[in-house]
Amino acid sequence: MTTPDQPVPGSGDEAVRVAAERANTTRERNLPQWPDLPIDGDTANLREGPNLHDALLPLLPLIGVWRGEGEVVYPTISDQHFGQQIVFAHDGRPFVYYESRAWLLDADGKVIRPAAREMGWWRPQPDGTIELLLTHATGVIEIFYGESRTQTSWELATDVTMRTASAKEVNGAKRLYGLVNNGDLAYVEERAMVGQPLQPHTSAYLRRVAG
Ligand code: HEM
Repeated sequence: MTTPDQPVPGSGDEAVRVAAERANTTRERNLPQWPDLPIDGDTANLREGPNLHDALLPLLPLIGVWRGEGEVVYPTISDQHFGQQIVFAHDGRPFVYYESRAWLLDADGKVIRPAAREMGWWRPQPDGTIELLLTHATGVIEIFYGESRTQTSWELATDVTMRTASAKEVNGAKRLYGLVNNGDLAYVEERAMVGQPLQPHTSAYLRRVAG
């Protein structure tokens, strides 16, 4: 028998309790700040810094720093695990600063080496379209268009992919992000590259570590 203050493990009550407990630690955390910067710095914590611009309400649940693990697959490579940190931050203006760093993990969860890095800008528009500009450290730049599918899921696909002379052949991508299990972040990305049609390349599950 359970009493109200002893939630059943795995139940909704338990998930809400775990989420609330995590919020206790993440609510105090933010990106490192420059106190002497003469303008508003980026904040990944809605409790600190400038107010979120109304145009960013469709992306509000994403603001924060997220960390977790995922899988990378493609027919031309061998499957691997990776760790990842994603930042969604803002400076009060109607765009979101976005940054992701990943690292490969061995079977024991130990870091093998740093992997993909990308950064960019999410620009929600009045008609509900989300414009996303991404720059990859591998010489690829992309423009995505997308939209919210629900209040907690977002789907985007590339309109333009360009690459430097030295970059690998990357032709396009599709991404689906969603909040799951009371506030964790999950995403899947499909990519068309190195002569292959659009198909899964990465997916990950991340927990909020700040904001
Ligand atoms: C979390 C993000 C990502 C991780 C962890 C990841 C990881 C990997 C790994 C481990 C490989 C095998 C080769 C190697 O060891 O470097 C690979 C290949 C590749 N990835 Fe990713 N990747 C990520 C995102 C991306 C993105 C965003 C792009 C495109 C902009 C991309 C494009 C490629 C390409 C073109 C290859 C080479 C495939 C081949 O030559 O057969 N990856 N990736």
